[in-house]
Amino acid sequence: MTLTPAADPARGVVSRTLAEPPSDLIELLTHPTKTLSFLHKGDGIVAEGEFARFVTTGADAAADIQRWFSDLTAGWFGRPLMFVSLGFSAADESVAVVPLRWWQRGGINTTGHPWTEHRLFGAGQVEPDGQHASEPVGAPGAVRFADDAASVAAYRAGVVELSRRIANGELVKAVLSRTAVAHTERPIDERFLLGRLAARNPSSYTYSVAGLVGASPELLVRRNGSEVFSRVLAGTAWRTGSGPAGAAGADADAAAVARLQASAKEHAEHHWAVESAQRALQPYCRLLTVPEEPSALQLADLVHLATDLHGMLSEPAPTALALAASLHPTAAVGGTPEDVALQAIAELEPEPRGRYAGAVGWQDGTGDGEFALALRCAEIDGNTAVLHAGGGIVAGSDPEVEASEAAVKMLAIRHALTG
Ligand SMILES: C=C(O[C@H]1C=CC=C(C(=O)O)[C@@H]1O)C(=O)O
Repeated sequence: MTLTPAADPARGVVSRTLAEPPSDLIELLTHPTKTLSFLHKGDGIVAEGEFARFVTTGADAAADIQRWFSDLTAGWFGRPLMFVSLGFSAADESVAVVPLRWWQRGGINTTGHPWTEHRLFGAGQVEPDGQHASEPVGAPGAVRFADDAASVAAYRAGVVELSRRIANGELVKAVLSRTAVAHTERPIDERFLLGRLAARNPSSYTYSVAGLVGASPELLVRRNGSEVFSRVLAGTAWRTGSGPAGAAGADADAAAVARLQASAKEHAEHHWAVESAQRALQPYCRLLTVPEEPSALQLADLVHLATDLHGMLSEPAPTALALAASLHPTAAVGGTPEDVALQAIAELEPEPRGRYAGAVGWQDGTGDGEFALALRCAEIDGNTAVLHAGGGIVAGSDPEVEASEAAVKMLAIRHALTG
């Protein structure tokens, strides 16, 4: 006798255009933690409620996540979505979350509607409208940073050792990073950080997935149908002296751009990152354009050399997640040669990176999506935030300057925490 299982209730995504859109996507988030977001200049996606979560490790983490998502959403109507945060190395955990409800403004796949709301239908957990009262956004209160001296000293020593290996001809570049730990008076409300990060870093991608919150200037990949885009950043300068605002600040910014554009060392650092991204994307593209010279991307605290890669994907087009996994790790977070650099990073950094410097973003059921490099971020857990930042080490890197560069890169998330 054949037993026929009870039919699975219809499941999928119900979408509608918002008649009265809020002014800010972050305002839609009702809970201080477990937020999901990916925002750029006010556009993007925020989500909450977890329908399903998948945590995995290993070299095939992205492929495992893709399989999990495809199996989970097989037969669904509408366009399901997942947020993903990939671990930096195969040993680091990767996380994917399918949300219960999400809101999108602008960006890809909005089919002309500026504001849309999406909900899972048939998930059995969706509360009717108005049932999820919003908790007010709270500030973390006083913030105490753990003594950084040992971490900074270890970082400088790491730069010295990498420089020795570079001089020895073992590698040409590796990106070394360090952490700083902050303790807050009250549990950290991710929405507080998101609001402050988005306001101060408009050119960056403000993101949160499974407690990793940050504002990254580097879009590892965007896939929109057959179009692919990747912004490679590497090479950094920052204004010297004080006064970010006013004419003095503008002059100091212009001087930093001039120093950056004139630096052979920063250009070498940038070159290796572009080369690795181009090498990763080329096999999937029938057309790939790479500008010959980088431009300067000015951020709140610093300026980067930037190269934008535009391509047309060959058929069948890989998913955004598959492209992110192929690109990772570019030499903006790993190094050249890649295997030697990754080995050096594992030896010289005191802790595994976790999801810092991995890919973080979202993908929908069509395979379209956006992934940033998880930079300028902190892992949030209750009253604790672990901040990460690093920089590319090449021939001519100075340990003092590199330590300052990592500190400047931490300012974005430090500022969001401390105000
Ligand atoms: C590794 C980081 O930044 C990367 C991205 C842009 C510029 C970089 C640099 O100039 O070193 C780094 O490659 C970080 O922010 O932790």
